Amino acid sequence: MRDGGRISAAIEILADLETRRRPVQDALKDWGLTHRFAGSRDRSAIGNLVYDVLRRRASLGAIMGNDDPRALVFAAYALQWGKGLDGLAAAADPADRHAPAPPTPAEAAALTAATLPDDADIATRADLPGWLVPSLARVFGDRLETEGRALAARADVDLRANTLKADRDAVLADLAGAGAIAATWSPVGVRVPVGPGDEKAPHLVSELSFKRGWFEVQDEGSQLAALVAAEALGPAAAGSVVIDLCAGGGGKSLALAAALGDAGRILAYDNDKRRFGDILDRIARSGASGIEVLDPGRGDPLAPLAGSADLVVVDAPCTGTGTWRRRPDAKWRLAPGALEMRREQQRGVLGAAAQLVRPGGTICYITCSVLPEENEDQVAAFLAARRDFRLEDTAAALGRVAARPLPETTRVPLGAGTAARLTPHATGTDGFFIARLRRAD
Ligand SMILES: C[S@@+](CC[C@H](N)C(=O)[O-])C[C@H]1O[C@@H](n2cnc3c(N)ncnc32)[C@H](O)[C@@H]1O
Repeated sequence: MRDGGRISAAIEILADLETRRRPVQDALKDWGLTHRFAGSRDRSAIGNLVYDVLRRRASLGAIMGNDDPRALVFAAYALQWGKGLDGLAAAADPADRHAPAPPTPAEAAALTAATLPDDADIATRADLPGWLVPSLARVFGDRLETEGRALAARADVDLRANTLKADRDAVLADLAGAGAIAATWSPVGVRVPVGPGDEKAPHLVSELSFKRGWFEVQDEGSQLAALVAAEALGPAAAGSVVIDLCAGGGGKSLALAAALGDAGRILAYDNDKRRFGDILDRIARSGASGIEVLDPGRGDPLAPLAGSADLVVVDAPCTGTGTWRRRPDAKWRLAPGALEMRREQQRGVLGAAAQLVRPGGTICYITCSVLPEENEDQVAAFLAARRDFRLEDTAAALGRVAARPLPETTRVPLGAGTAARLTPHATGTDGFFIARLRRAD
């Protein structure tokens, strides 16, 4: 396919997303199934265009003075991809029957000016949902626009070297051809930068070293969160009992097992067993022997564990606002009701975690959200209700596990302790919030 056909496909997919209001992966997959002539490079270029539009839907629409899919895709191609009006006009070649109609004079004028209206509000400038601006301003203050823009950029591919099977240098050497570099903060992190425009993201899970368990795909922020959790156990980690209460596909369980040198007993639980996905295969590949998956369908597997865990990791269900770079459609689909539902679930899992942790043990509360309602507010409410817990200096713990000193903005003072916050702007990671809560002896 030539670029004209790819542009038309992106327009079609975005229109489909608008009318049927469904996840972008589903729309892209369906398009691929009904257009089998499109090769993998075409599908990936089309996917890039669709995702780039979704990341910056508000600002591109304001630049164009029009937010229909055609205007948005034209803006992404000409401006974000740097093709310019000339490149777009060449792609919209009337001789190519798959190409869109050439830019109209109004579209051409908007693309030439390429500026936001003077009165564009912060939600438009920073590509944020308007209803969340007050919450995000509470967290970011005068950095809101910069943080919003960073949340609207493309994200690199992050890997965690699985130190149970290989060290980071071995992974770096193995993936040198893909452009792998050492991550900035995570001592076990490897980053594979993604290119601009139509460049295809590397398909690293087809590497033999992946199948051998040398690495997992995991955002650097998620790696750091697991390291902060594991650090709570101190040098006496061997034989400790860790409950990964919201284990999902097991990303944190696997990282915890590696961080503990497979010396702890990790119990991976999720109240929805469909969320486990291929967790058993992942555990087998990782070489970890200390992870046990608890089936929520078999009675109450947590009941016998009450008051026994040295560490309970609560990788809480959340709105995922910190992952908007990777899931930009979620940014515009998120509604106040969903935030409220997540808050309710978070209160529930924190309460359950408090039942499981032993006196002197730790809860590590983690979200991949940057909203204070899911982070600071939840921790403050928990501490107000549970006087037997105190917030540790989580930011200092993050500093101890990180490979180099972190920006000051990662430190979130909260009462007598601190939480830690990672963001695409501050740390080049997904947005994460981490708070370590220690139960009194
Ligand atoms: C952020 S995801 C977990 C991601 C996973 N820890 C990882 O690193 O790959 C949150 C998970 O919490 C689970 N969950 C929601 N409410 C729960 C509850 N009350 N008890 C246990 N798990 C719950 C969801 O099913 C979901 O899989």
